Amino acid sequence: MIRDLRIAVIGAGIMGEAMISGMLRHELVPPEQIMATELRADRRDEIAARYGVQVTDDNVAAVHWGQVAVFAVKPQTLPKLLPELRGTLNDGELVISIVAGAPIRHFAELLQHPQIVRSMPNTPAQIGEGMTVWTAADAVTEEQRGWARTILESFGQEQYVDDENYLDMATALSGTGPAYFFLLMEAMVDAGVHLGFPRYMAQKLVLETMQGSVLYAQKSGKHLAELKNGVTSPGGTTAAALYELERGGLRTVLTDAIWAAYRRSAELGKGK
Ligand SMILES: NC(=O)C1=CN([C@@H]2O[C@H](COP(=O)(O)OP(=O)(O)OC[C@H]3O[C@@H](n4cnc5c(N)ncnc54)[C@H](OP(=O)(O)O)[C@@H]3O)[C@@H](O)[C@H]2O)C=CC1
Ligand SMILES: O=C(O)[C@@H]1CCC=N1
Repeated sequence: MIRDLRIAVIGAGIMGEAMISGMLRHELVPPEQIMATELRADRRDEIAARYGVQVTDDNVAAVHWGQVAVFAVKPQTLPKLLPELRGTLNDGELVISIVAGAPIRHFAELLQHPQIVRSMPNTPAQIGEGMTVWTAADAVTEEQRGWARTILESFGQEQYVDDENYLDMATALSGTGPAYFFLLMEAMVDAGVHLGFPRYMAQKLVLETMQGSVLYAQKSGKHLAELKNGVTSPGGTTAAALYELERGGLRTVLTDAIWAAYRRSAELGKGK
């Protein structure tokens, strides 16, 4: 029955496009049942040409047309956008937000509409490998929860949580998380070049090592400390490297960074 849904995507930037792409790849709905909104004409043309979906710069018309309205604009856009949309949602329309920090009550109050799903995906969604954490307001029906799950899993894995507090945490850990890994990999590639590898070779070694380590952790099911110990020979190279990482405070720096992202998510929710 999701094949009959009309889905409005408000803001077709990086994440809006990832969601459109995932929904179409899984043939959840035909392209004409998606309407993407964008203020820039060149971006609208790009999205229409790439996916065959409807495009408009009229958010009111799109939200009124849709049975699901996905909000994929920046947090700073909401204070102006949501009051403009007040009263335009249909009865029974489901709102799905991916906006960092924005609480459910913020949408419910400004839109005067109760059926809100708040979610936090991440950029690997662009290749269908995202990780999305989501929760739903009490007013969201079982059928609507089914729609939300189907949409969110079209671009990766989804995890439902029954407490909205997890959303700011997920924003800091998995929503922002790809940036931590990209920075780490970039630093390792640079270190490889510093050692004397050609960059392409250093990049291959680092990316394959990252991928192999993730798959090994998933498939073995072993504790991460046990996997680390398995690399660490007595008096060997890994012990020497781990000593320097601990001395440099890697764990503390990472933890501080994740707390900073968490605090920033909460601040965004307060309009700061
Ligand atoms: N990037 C990420 O890793 C993640 C982002 N998010 C959340 O997703 C949301 C979108 O992020 P992201 O895709 O990265 O950002 P983008 O800037 O790529 O996307 C936002 C899009 O919305 C457009 N836009 C701006 N104002 C309006 C408006 N009034 N009506 C319609 N469209 C508008 C922008 O156009 P223009 O460029 O012309 O301004 C842009 O194309 C944010 O709230 C972010 O917190 C969630 C998870 C991960
Ligand atoms: O940096 C941000 O605010 C967004 C939210 C999660 C990832 N990127």
